[in-house]
Amino acid sequence: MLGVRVRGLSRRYLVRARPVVALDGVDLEVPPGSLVAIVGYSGCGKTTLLRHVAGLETAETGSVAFFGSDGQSRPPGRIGMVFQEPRLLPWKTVRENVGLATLRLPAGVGAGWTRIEETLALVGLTAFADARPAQLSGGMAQRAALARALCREPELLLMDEPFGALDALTRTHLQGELARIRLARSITTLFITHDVAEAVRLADTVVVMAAGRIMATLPVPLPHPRDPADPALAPLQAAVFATILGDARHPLAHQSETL
Ligand SMILES: Nc1ncnc2c1ncn2[C@@H]1O[C@H](COP(=O)(O)OP(=O)(O)OP(=O)(O)O)[C@@H](O)[C@H]1O
Repeated sequence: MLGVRVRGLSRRYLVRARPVVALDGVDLEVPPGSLVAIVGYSGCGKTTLLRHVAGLETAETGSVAFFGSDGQSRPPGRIGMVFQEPRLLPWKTVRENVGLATLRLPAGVGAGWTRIEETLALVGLTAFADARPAQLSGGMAQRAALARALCREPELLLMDEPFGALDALTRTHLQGELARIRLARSITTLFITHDVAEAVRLADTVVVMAAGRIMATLPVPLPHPRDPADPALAPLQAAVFATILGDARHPLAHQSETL
């Protein structure tokens, strides 16, 4: 399993010749096999952080490093990414989209195609393997996007508001699916969301960001998978909201480890 260690990460962008601070000395640890959720106001730097972890951007100051379960540093290996939009190729079938990044072999040849079928089954899309993206609902398309990421057998899953465009019921269902899949595969996951309830349901640790900085990290010490209606989640959600709103008087906010 892979872990991620971010140290002192800072990043500015020039917007109309004026510097915009996107990240300001971010320290973050994603332990191997865990899910860390990042919440925070729009524009606080969540996606910029994810892009640096993905290697899509180069750090201006600071570092992103990867380590194994033994704590020794190592290369990142395969990374799977899921975005808010499924980004499927409309002219390809669901099966072809899921296998796209994995395979160069003719259809049906080799063990890789078995993996595609297994991944389609894992996300419940076997019956739609020959469908085109236009024939899928939003939730099904997002499951296909998740399958495409999982099919690469990633050691690290980077998810940027993956359920943000879905209706509440579909979103709740897919949260359960993700929790089930992660329980089976223990894939280290960095998960960005605006939805505090989603973060608390899925995460081992919720990280609150504001203005390019990490304000707090709040552990969620409950077993997975979690029932979204579990009353034990409510005080943790309240603690995250309290931290976001900067209400240091909230009793549970004091349990957070402020960095
Ligand atoms: N390529 C870029 N060029 C210029 N400015 C950028 C670029 N990428 C991000 N920014 C700026 O950096 C800041 C952080 O952006 P980022 O997308 O990381 O925020 P976010 O927390 O993910 O927001 P949202 O929740 O709305 O997706 C914003 O002020 C944004 O305008």
